[in-house]
Amino acid sequence: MILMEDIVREGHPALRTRAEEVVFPLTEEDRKLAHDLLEYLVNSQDPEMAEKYSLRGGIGLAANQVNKLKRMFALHVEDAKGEQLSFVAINPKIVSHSVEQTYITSGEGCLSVDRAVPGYVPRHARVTVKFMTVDGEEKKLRLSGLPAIAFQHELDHLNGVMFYDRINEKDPFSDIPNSSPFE
Ligand SMILES: O=CN(O)CCNC(=O)c1cccc(Cl)c1Cl
Ligand code: NI
Repeated sequence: MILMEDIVREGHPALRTRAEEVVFPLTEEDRKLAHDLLEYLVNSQDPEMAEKYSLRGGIGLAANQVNKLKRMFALHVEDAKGEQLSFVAINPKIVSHSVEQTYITSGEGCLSVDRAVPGYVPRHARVTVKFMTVDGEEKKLRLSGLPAIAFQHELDHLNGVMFYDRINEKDPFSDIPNSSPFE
């Protein structure tokens, strides 16, 4: 299982490196990585497991964060309707997105960042995404709300982008044009 000690922190080059496309069929190692990424999120959201193993909570986790430069990440997050989204996205792409933007009013956090970085992180409010599943099936999903935001946070990791790269340096809480906040 992935523990906090396996998660690389700011300054580690993997966080600033573009991950490589995953080749199908997956190797056993790729399959284990996909499983372990999702398992971490489930564990981190279980109060007993989180306390037992000192896990910081997460709704997403990208391979770069465990020093694997492969284009895959896991999401384990509830949507606005209380539906549990739980999947591993391989070779993910945003195929289209809304003009409208959104941002989490309390800002974003990252397991690879051991400090609070305040400010609004502008994200597309709605995204249409495509990715491969571990079984080699192509999925196409339309996301909004926290799932949309988390998908973009994770896809950024695969491209070596950190959430704070997107915060307005001059005024971290400046108004985001054409946006509606995510409370
Ligand atoms: O890359 C993933 N992490 O760093 C895991 C910890 N952060 C979160 O779960 C998190 C927290 C707030 C907003 C977003 Cl969008 C995310 Cl993703
Ligand atoms: Ni992160």
